[in-house]
Amino acid sequence: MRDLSPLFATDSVRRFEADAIAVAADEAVLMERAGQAAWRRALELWPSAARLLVVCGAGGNGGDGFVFARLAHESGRQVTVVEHAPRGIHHAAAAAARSRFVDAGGNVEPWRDALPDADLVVDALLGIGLTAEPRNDAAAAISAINAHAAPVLALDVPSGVDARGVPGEAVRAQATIEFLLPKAVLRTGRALECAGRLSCAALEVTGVTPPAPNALLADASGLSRWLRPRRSDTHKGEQGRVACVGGDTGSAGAILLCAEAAARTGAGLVRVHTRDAHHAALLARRPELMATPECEGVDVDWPDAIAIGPGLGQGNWGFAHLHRVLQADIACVLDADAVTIVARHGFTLPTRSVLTPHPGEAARLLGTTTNDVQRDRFGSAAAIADRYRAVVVLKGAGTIVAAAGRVPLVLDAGNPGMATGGMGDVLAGVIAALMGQGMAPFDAACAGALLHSAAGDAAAADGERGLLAADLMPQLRRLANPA
Ligand SMILES: NC(=O)C1=CN([C@@H]2O[C@H](COP(=O)(O)OP(=O)(O)OC[C@H]3O[C@@H](n4cnc5c(N)ncnc54)[C@H](OP(=O)(O)O)[C@@H]3O)[C@@H](O)[C@H]2O)[C@@H](O)CC1
Ligand SMILES: Nc1ncnc2c1ncn2[C@@H]1O[C@H](COP(=O)(O)OP(=O)(O)O)[C@@H](O)[C@H]1O
Ligand SMILES: [K+]
Repeated sequence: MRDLSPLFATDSVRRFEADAIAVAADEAVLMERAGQAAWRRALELWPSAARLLVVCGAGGNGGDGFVFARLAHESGRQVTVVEHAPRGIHHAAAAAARSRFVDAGGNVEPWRDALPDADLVVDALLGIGLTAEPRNDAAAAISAINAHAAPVLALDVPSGVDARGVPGEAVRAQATIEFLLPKAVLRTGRALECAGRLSCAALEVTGVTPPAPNALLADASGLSRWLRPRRSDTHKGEQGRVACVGGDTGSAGAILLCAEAAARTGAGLVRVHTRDAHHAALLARRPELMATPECEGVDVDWPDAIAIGPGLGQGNWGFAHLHRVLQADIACVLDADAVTIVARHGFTLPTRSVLTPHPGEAARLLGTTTNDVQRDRFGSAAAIADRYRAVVVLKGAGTIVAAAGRVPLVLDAGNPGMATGGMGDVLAGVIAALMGQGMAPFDAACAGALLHSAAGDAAAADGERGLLAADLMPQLRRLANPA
């Protein structure tokens, strides 16, 4: 069983950096090592790049760029540094690194609205010192890097990413080499897209205790941490009775996908509460499911866990079902329309609740905009967990699972092929099935979100475009039984 990898917030990296400077090595030494590690990475990824363009800012990040430029120059490459430092360089180690590059015969040109030709662009404009949206001139330099035909290697972070995410213009790199510690912010949302292939250079810092992680990164290899083989003497009553509630007129598919996913994730029995008119189609596709006549309503005493929301609608029918479910003290997953109704009416949730909002639904839960949610995905997930006292799965690239008092999990799994109708319905069924099998809400949310994304990746082996939610079913079954 591989462990989950620790990730860090930018201020933790800063503190670690300060400790490293105090105990292990001075700033210039760390900068030299950062430049060396970046140069090695460039050689690894683009060994034949002969003309290198390094865009350096005025701070420590620019200093790393000057070290890189010197090493590339000394190796015989054609190197141009474009310097973007409207107020001059007032970082001592960076100024020293610049001088060494110039003394070695290096060429520095000031930023003038355009960038010269090159085979590789190195982005050393802004690092973790960015505290607000890049100013006009810096934003123009970022745009010029993005418009350049050559691939981009970003140093530490793609310029324009700050401690919470991407406030404005940001470099879109093919690869990013981080320094000292891997950063949580680069594993989710738009920053993930900007970073490209990530690697981290620890800069040989020893004897300094790393901070406590701010998040944990999970990939498909982590599934066996949660999913164990079934006991040989088990029976269906022990594997969870799961009720799936939703599928108002016109949305039968949503609750079918949810219910089938629960069954494929090992729920012992799955009962569907949907419109009577949907029963025939539902049972024709999956005879293992049970369908309750509408007139009976939801029997909240029967299930071990409920998934409510897929196709539920926001009319009287959906509202009444949700209202009934929220009266009971039952483990439940609230998805889609259930999330929106909760946001609108401010309902108190049962103690064992998992909310699975996509960024738009998360914005409703917080009374803010989707942009604001995406601007700070970790902060938004934590705020929802806090406000609704629930486990939260904030969906989208770099899905985050958060709960009060827990280190959040971020997924290194999932793909853009999953941006298609019905994928979220599957997720709700998966998590409910795991809660039905006895997992605590946070564990079920972590394992379920990971299982779902890993199944999406396996199903996307034939291509991301055209991937359907139902394609996940056989993969869910396979991955729910790790060796
Ligand atoms: N210390 C160490 O041990 C090590 C540090 N390392 C490296 O140092 C990096 C951190 O260096 P840092 O702290 O100097 O910050 P950094 O990211 O270069 O940015 C500062 C510059 O940004 C500018 N700027 C800020 N806001 C802006 C805005 N809104 N819009 C536009 N510009 C803005 C600001 O400009 P100014 O306001 O000064 O004109 C200033 O010049 C770190 O990421 C890593 O790469 C490695 O060498 C490993 C060892
Ligand atoms: N670009 C992406 N990268 C990774 N996962 C994605 C991406 N786009 C969507 N997904 C995943 O697919 C699912 C989509 O859920 P949702 O938006 O609720 O769909 P629906 O409402 O159609 O069922 C979520 O689990 C989400 O994390
Ligand atoms: K950078």
